[in-house]
Amino acid sequence: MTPGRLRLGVNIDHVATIRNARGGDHPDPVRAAQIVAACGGDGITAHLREDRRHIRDEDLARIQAATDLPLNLEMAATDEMLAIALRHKPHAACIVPERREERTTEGGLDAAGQHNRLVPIVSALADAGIRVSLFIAPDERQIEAAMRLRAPVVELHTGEYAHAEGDQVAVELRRLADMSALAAKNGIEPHAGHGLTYDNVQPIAAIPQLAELNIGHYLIGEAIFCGLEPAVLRMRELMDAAR
Ligand SMILES: CC(=O)[C@@H](O)[C@H](O)COP(=O)(O)O
Ligand SMILES: NCC(=O)COP(=O)(O)O
Repeated sequence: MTPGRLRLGVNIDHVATIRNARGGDHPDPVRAAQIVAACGGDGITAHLREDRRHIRDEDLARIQAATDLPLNLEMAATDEMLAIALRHKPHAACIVPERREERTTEGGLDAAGQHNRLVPIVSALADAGIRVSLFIAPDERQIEAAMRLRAPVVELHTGEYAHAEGDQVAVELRRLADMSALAAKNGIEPHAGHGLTYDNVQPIAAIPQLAELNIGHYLIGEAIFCGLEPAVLRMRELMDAAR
């Protein structure tokens, strides 16, 4: 299989984290979205958390108005988030697990265990023309659950890979490669993200079935030192070189 161009979605949540630290409106995640659009990013990802610790409701419409890039809204499977997604109609909605007290999204969505809860949410999003993605661990049971839910996209959680050490890195990479292949074989477009950096992105970018990576925290951190545009361009360069 000849891999196509891998899309880069930039998660701008942590621009909002810095903004919110002082309660004002600087730095504005909208400005980050515009820079990503200007330097060839393929999409914007934003996670509207239940506790609004970074992205806030009003940011969504502002991001959508400010760029033509597709917005991938990360959301928990709640009635509140569903109503917000239906109001804003982002290009894509990625359903993520969420626990209020967690520091970050610690694992994948239990699409298998929450099938009944997810059915009406996935179908309401799909009926509204929103591309549904499920943020799942690279696990066969979860891919099968995504198939039963008729999700067109899964985003494989790369956190375990990003945190692995020694021999475990290859084990996690194999799992991501196998589950990307399984998803693609069953007509689901595989994406990946979480914890990706300049140092660990290339083996992931080399997985031929992957269509998109979503990367945020590291890029925003690097942007502090070199600027957002150079950070995005460097990531793009590494991804292209790996294909
Ligand atoms: C789902 C995911 O991986 C991202 O949305 C990430 O979670 C954003 O950062 P926080 O986890 O810090 O909210
Ligand atoms: N879904 C993963 C994402 O959007 C970015 O995760 P991270 O790079 O901020 O860890």
